[in-house]
Amino acid sequence: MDAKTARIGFIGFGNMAQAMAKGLAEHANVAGDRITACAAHYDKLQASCAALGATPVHTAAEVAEASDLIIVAVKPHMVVDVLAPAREALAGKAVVSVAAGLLFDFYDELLGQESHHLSTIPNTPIAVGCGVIACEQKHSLTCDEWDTFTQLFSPIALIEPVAGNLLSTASAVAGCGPAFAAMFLESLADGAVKNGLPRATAYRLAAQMMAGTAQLHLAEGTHPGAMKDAVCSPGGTTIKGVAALEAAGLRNAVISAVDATLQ
Ligand SMILES: NC(=O)C1=CN([C@@H]2O[C@H](COP(=O)(O)OP(=O)(O)OC[C@H]3O[C@@H](n4cnc5c(N)ncnc54)[C@H](O)[C@@H]3O)[C@@H](O)[C@H]2O)C=CC1
Ligand SMILES: O=C(O)[C@@H]1CCC=N1
Repeated sequence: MDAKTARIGFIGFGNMAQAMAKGLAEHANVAGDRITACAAHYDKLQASCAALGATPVHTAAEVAEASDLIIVAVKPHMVVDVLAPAREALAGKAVVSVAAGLLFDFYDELLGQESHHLSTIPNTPIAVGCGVIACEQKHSLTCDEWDTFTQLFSPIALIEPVAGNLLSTASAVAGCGPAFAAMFLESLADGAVKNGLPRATAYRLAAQMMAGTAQLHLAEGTHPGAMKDAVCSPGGTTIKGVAALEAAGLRNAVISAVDATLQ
């Protein structure tokens, strides 16, 4: 399978699948006509496919037949029922799951030990080419399929293999994280609006600040504590804000959020 020509299918075309398809089409040079998808509501699917030049079909089996690499992107509790009628069509194809909590052994049992599958957790920023895909280390893709998968997705996501027992924890950070980060972004803007800044300006400043802070860490590998210290002038304004966040229990709230996702 060649990454330049591989046909990509999505079984389920909701938030996560569309973010991946958009990232591929707009940031990884994957022509829309290489993408096929099915979903529960065909009218809605037609509209979302049209936006990317992708092809809508009615069933999971049709997606499998039209594709070389198939992304399973329905809710975890639906995977068994949705894939059962497509089992034959999926045989010998590369199946990549994004369903939370469904690991290697689950797919080996569902699709058979001869099947080629990989369990992952992506995140929504992949839509703009800044995503993460955490992957279970254990998989049954062929070397060629794995190479194609990484060539397709590494332009738009950090691909991070982790042990199966840590995929849920990686998911808490990378998969759920965009929701937590968006709450921080919104809260920071609320604070600014409370003090008179227009809402749109507040979001623009907060978003660029968060992107820049993350870039600084990724580029220089500086410890987050040192990055915080570099902003806190003695007796200055930032340390007063830091103290307020600590008093409100920010660190414990975030640790508890990670714990909560794993319950
Ligand atoms: N939303 C996110 O940020 C992330 C989601 N995931 C995983 O992605 C998967 C999808 O989640 P979302 O996109 O958020 O959900 P969603 O509700 O937006 O999308 C689910 C899709 O499945 C389709 N569907 C439902 N029944 C179907 C059927 N019988 N046949 C074919 N398609 C059917 C729906 O029409 C919809 O397109 C889940 O397994 C979730 O764990 C993983 C990482 C992050
Ligand atoms: O909320 C969820 O279950 C999925 C998994 C990671 C992000 N969204």
